[in-house]
Amino acid sequence: MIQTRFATSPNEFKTFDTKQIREQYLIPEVMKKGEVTAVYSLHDRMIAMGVVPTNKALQLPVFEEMTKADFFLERRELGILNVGAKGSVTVDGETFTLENKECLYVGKGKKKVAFSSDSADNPAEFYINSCPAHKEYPTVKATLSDANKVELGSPDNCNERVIYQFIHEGGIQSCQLVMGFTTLSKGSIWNTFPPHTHLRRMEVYFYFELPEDQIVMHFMGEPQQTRHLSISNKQAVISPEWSIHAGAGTSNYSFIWSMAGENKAFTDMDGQALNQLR
Ligand SMILES: O=C[C@H](O)[C@@H](O)CC(=O)C(=O)O
Ligand SMILES: [Zn+2]
Repeated sequence: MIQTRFATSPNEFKTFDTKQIREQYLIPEVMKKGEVTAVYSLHDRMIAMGVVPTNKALQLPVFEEMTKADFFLERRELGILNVGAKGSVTVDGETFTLENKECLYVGKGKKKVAFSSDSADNPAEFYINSCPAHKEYPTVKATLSDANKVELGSPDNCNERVIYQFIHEGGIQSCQLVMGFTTLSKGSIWNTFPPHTHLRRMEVYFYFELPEDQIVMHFMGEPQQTRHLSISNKQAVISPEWSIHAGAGTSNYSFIWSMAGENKAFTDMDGQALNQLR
């Protein structure tokens, strides 16, 4: 099953109450044991998925009603980040082992993708983003040491963090997809602050490594029309092209970010001055 979320405009966003904001943008349950979950956003046709294999392998579905394709990757590409225990992904017969926080890019044209966990009791949790693709790029695995590390923020501003870029202009090649994760230092709680928009790309955040009893207040909307959502561990949030996407947690945490759209330029962001936010 795949759930479709239509694209939204800033004008309707202004009128949404809390429930409508959550229904439109929050993906409350990404990781379900023994299942594949999927949300298809009409913002740049990004799909966000969770795959948690237990005692048997799970296949990448086709979602025929949305993609009208014979196989998922017929006109798509995807990036996988494992946020659980050790598991593996088999792509047309070739098996890649993924430890926690390791990444796999699978390009257009691959027909069979299967996921499995080493231990059913302590399963792998594969977080996946997929967007349309028109050219085949090689399947590439990346470990943490392969990632491009960008250190940002400071303890004084409670936003000291490290960005790990996996699929990006200078790393694993893709058509549209840009993907990696960010980890906040202990005592730092603000991500992506000062915030930005990028009308050229939509973005999805998947929060993880957040203690179960803690939350992130995630901010979205046009910079002068912001709203917030309360987000728990292993929940994702869709950010339209016109929206800021930033959060403040009641503890430190990590989040996977993933983008698709007009370009893949990570630094192509329109930064917003803090004192201009409303
Ligand atoms: O467009 C880039 C994305 O919003 C994130 O990569 C930003 C981020 O991880 C951070 O500042 O902490
Ligand atoms: Zn961004």
